Amino acid sequence: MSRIAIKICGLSTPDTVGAAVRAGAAYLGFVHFAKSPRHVEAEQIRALAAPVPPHVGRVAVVVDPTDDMLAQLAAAGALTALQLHGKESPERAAAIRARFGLPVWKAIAVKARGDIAAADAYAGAVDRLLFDAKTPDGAALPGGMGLRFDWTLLRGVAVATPWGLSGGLSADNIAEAIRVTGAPLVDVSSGVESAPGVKDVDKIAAFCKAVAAC
Ligand SMILES: O=C(O)c1ccccc1N[C@@H]1O[C@H](COP(=O)(O)O)[C@@H](O)[C@H]1O
Repeated sequence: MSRIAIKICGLSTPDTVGAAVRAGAAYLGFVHFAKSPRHVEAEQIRALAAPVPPHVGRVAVVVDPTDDMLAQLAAAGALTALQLHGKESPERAAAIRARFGLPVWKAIAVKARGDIAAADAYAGAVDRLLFDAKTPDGAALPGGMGLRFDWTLLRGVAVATPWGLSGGLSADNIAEAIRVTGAPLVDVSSGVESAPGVKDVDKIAAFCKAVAAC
C-alpha cells in the first residue's frame, strides 16, 4: 500500500466498493446530496459499507447538512467520518463533531492563495482539511465536477491540520499533483468514472496504481 492515503469518493455499487478496497483505498466516500449523480441514501451507505474491512474508512460527504440529516446518517452506524463540503463555518463544523462524535473533514474551496489561508480558521475545529477546486458560481455541485485548481498555491504552505488534495485528479495527473503539493492524502471522484456517477473499476485500479508508484 502507498504511503499516500487514497480516498475513492462517490461510490454507489458493491462492485466498485470492492474494487476500491482491493486497489488499496484507505477511505471510501459516499455522497449524500440529492443534487449529485452519486447520491446514496443512509440505508444504501450502510449496505455498501457492511462488507468493507474495518481498516478502511467510510466517509459520508454532505453539503450544509441539518442535524436531522446527520442523525439519520450516523444512526446507520457505518461511518467513520463526515466530510462537510458546503459553506459550514468553523463553529458549525466543531458543533457537528461534538454532537455526532465522528471525525470531521472540511472541504476548502480553492481558487486563490487567500482561500488556503482561510483554512487556518478551522484549526482545532476539524480533523482533516480537503483542498478542492472552487466550482463556478451557480454550479449544481460544490464538488465532484472534475475541476482542478492551481496546485502551486499549496507549494511550501504549512498546514497545521492533517489535509488532503482533491479536484480533477486522475491516473494521468496524480503523479504531478503529488509532486507539486506533497499531499499526504488524495481524493478522487470524476477521474475514476466513465460517466458522471458511474465508477469504473479499471480506472479505480489505475488511479491507485499510479499513487502507489509515487
Ligand atoms: O461528487 C459529488 O457529486 C459531490 C457532491 C457534493 C459535494 C462534493 C462532491 N464530491 C467531492 O468533490 C471532490 C472532487 O471531486 P472530483 O474528483 O473533482 O470529481 C471529491 O472530494 C468528492 O468527495
